[in-house]
Amino acid sequence: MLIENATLADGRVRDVRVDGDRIADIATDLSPSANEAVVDATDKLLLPGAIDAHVHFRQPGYGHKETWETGSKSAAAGGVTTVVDQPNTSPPTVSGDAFDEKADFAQQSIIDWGINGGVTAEWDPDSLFAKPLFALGEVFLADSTGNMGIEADLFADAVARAAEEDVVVTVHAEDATLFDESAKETDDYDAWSAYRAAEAEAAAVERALEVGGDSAAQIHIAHTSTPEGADLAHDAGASCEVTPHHLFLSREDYDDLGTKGRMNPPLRSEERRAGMFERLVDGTIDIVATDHAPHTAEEKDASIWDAPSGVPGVETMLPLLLEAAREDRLSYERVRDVTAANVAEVFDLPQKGHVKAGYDADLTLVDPEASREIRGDELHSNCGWTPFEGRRGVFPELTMVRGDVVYERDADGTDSFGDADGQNVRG
Ligand SMILES: NC(=O)N[C@@H](CC(=O)O)C(=O)O
Ligand SMILES: [Zn+2]
Ligand SMILES: [Zn+2]
Repeated sequence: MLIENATLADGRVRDVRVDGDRIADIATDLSPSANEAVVDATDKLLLPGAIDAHVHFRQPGYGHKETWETGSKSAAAGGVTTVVDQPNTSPPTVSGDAFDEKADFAQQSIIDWGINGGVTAEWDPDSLFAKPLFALGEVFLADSTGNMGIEADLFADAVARAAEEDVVVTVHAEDATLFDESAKETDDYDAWSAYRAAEAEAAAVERALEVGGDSAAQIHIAHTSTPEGADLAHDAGASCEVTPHHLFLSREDYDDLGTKGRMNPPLRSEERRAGMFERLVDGTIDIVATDHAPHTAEEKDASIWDAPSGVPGVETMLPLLLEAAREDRLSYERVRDVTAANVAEVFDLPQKGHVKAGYDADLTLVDPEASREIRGDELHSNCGWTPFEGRRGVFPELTMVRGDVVYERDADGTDSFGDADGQNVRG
């Protein structure tokens, strides 16, 4: 296939030839050979497919919230070509057998994938590390969905073992001893943010970095929600994520969101949100990952203390960032780096994350001016809603994984999807 006249993130206009799984050639003057399919990409932006290092696709156990089929379609329609699934499924992914059970479900994925191993008191590290794991994590320092919070000693043992195995450890960093119990006196939505206080994140990030330093493990802090947490990670030489919801939503949005704004770590003040966006732009924060954590609207329809934590996001990450780039709030190169190149570097994916000859042809094509309103009922997740309802996004029109078109939106807005040919990126 020849993609003609594509604009790359740095503004260069190039022809891109895809041959089999790989990008074969990038130049200014390629002409189609006989029978070669041609995509006219004039005035379109060609980006490396996004690598979302943090999703919860819910199978095994909770297919009513999301399945690998619906989750991967939602990802593809949002320009995401690789996802990494987290361990709080049923059974939790804490043994070799549980890994295999999840990998069977992942055969339904239309995009590439990785599976993280989790840590609980019942985990079986020997059988788990024998599998082609993506990383260890998210390791829960406090309870979240699935109640997989662990004790300090077990965390230290798990980090030491991961260092021996040369596997990255991703950490859900909140310290439950610093949660503000007095916040429980009201049923206001905002009480969730008051309860899971910002200080609880910084304290847990510090502990994770200390434990990581002791055993020379590679620590990656998942979903940092505070400038304090991100700065601690960055200054210690660790990598960290931010989610789209911590970049684009704050405590001021609870009035609109209700319990749909409940997640862990919680939404923060408008000032902290702006601080996270600044750190995304200036390079303090390495990557954006969605923490795509779907629950049904019915499940979310409860009091702030009873509703499950988590919001979907895999389909809207790149569209929201591209909208911010369209408004000149960050550069297209930065969008490319935080969604693809940096993720490939942090997690050692040498074939992915770049529009360059020799790399996997994981690509997404967008009209950078085609901004539209985000509507939950037009998205492809099983959960059917989005916390970004009514905001604007720039959605892809074509997504490709290793040279196969997995998503295409035609001129009248009809979506089509590819087959379930996704592969484990750890082989
Ligand atoms: N973020 C959330 O609020 N929920 C996640 C779990 C997690 O990432 O902590 C979920 O799986 O529902
Ligand atoms: Zn988490
Ligand atoms: Zn998560």
